[in-house]
Amino acid sequence: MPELVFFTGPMDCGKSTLALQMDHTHTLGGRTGALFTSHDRAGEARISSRLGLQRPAVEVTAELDLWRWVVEELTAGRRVDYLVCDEAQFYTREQVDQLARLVDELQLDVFAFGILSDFQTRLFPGSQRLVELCDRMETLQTRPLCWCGAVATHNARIVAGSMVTEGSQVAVGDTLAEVEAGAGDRVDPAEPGAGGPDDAGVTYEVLCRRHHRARMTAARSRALRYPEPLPFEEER
Ligand SMILES: Nc1ncnc2c1ncn2[C@@H]1O[C@H](COP(=O)(O)OP(=O)(O)O)[C@@H](O)[C@H]1O
Ligand SMILES: Cc1cn([C@H]2C[C@H](O)[C@@H](COP(=O)(O)O)O2)c(=O)[nH]c1=O
Repeated sequence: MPELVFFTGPMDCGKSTLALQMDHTHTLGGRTGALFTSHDRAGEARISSRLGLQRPAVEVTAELDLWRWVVEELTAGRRVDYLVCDEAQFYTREQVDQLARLVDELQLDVFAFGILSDFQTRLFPGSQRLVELCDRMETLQTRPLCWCGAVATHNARIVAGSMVTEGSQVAVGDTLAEVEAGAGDRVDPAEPGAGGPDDAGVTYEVLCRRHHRARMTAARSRALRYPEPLPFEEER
């Protein structure tokens, strides 16, 4: 039976990697897929994983009708057996409805990947619709950790070193740990849009719920544990 599957987890848990693995594995099995994404960190129209894999993909803009896109491909005589849909949190509710229709009426498999909730802990509209419509949800096995060692479940937005709780829902960016580890180096800087967050200065940190609620990032907990020594005055 064809399925609409929603693979989810916080940032940096391996969703894009799995998306590209699914495509690779199904291609080896003789199937033909179509890849979609929206606002990938590496630039428009590509799926990129922090492990360095990248593939071209169709950019899902708010205007794109996924049902019509597939029907046009099939009408033109091209084959489509399944869809891989990355960054699906950014799709509209209507686009997720179109994905469900593709599964039910054209018997395509749809593998959707995305984070559930934003930096304010609110569900993204696309993710909410996927939860409502999908045949099954899968959480990924690689579970990023909060700085305290607990499993990280929430995404915090960091601006100028501090966790923020106000701002627009969409701000493309990487996790602070990956930026510090030089993850941008794994993307070809000659590629358009490559080399770091689109929304300058925005990074993310994955936290457990307790520390997300307390706004306790790794940097803040370090600062509280090891306060900067006061500058002492020279004796005259
Ligand atoms: N240098 C590395 N060596 C091994 N694994 C890595 C390395 N860098 C990143 N990863 C793995 O890649 C995962 C992030 O993959 P990615 O597909 O980009 O995540 P997502 O799409 O969920 O944000 C990390 O959780 C980690 O398991
Ligand atoms: C929490 C949160 C995230 N985003 C953006 C940041 C990244 O560009 C993507 C998530 O990508 P990943 O492959 O899962 O790491 O979403 C956002 O725009 N708003 C948010 O609140």
